[in-house]
Amino acid sequence: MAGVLSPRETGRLIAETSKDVSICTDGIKKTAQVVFDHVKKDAFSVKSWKEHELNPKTMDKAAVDWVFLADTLNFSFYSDDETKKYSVEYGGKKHTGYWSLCAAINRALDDGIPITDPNYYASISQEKLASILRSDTDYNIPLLDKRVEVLHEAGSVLLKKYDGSFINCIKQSEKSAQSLLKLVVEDFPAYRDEAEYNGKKVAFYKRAQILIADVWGCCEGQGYGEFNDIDTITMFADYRIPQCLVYFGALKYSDDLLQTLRKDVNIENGDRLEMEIRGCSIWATELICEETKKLLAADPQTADADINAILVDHYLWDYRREKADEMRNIPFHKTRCIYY
Ligand SMILES: Nc1nc2c(c(CN[C@H]3C=C[C@H](O)[C@@H]3O)cn2[C@@H]2O[C@H](COP(=O)(O)O)[C@@H](O)[C@H]2O)c(=O)[nH]1
Repeated sequence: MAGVLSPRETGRLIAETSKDVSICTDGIKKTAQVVFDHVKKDAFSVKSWKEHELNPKTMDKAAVDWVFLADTLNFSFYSDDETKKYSVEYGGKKHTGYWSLCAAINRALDDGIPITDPNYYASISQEKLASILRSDTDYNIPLLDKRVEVLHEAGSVLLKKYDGSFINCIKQSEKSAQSLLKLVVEDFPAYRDEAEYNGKKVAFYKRAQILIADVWGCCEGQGYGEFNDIDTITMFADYRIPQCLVYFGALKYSDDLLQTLRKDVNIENGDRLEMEIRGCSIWATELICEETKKLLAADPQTADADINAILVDHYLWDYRREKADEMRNIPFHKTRCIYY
């Protein structure tokens, strides 16, 4: 990480110099009001992570191993052909996108396959992974070959350096999210989500940060999930939150960018447009979080409620899922890569 801007500073830099993506103060305030209303109504907190039916319900090593596997594969679920979707049925429900991955992991575990054990996935064959992640439609998970590669890499590093479990990475980080972030991006190259912007080395670290956030959420901020600097983690620069931020008017795309996105072309990872979307999303979420904190502090009923960029992100991500139909006219950027 030496000489690389942190995700927060990356967001600030890109927001200051971006040409095709701008941050709108009215939209920031509007989004903060929506987040504030939700926190006030539903007591949204670190405990909300577990309410998702597919997420682990324990707070032990098995749950952390599950989170590490899921976030090692947590990228690129969108279809090239919008009429088809990668989908996995589990618990009587059809799951799509990211949730299909979770459903497939749980399906494998139910079938007695030790998919969360690095002794198993460090040498898994492409055929075996294809079977484990198989879709219930004729559209399979994208980038299967890359998924095998990242599992081999992650599994062998865990076995060689961390006695076969991510809990030992957590222990070594001594309750510091930033130390854990540094460890993950240094030792697990597939998490090294970096680029160059206007001659500067920048970092988005989407999967490394969501990995830490998911451990925090899964363990409700205790035990393996106890981090004294968790609020320094930024939102996770994926391809869904930007859609939501545009929907709320917090982000505005130039006509040129909208036209490009509507052509449904793949934008390369590291392209200026892709970095402007991701960087401005990080900075807009930081601003929304600050605004939400002010609203919470000003209301006696919520004066002691906690909020951070992780919780704002999760709320917006879940919101986008629920309102997918309302947002279908807002294009998302398609960047086929292993980073998000
Ligand atoms: N920024 C952000 N990106 C997130 C998530 C999650 C899942 N988190 C869940 C777990 C607990 C929380 O409460 C969330 O419910 C997945 N992704 C990313 O989205 C994309 C997949 O989208 P779709 O094709 O629609 O499934 C893909 O890039 C994936 O990496 C998040 O939380 N934040």
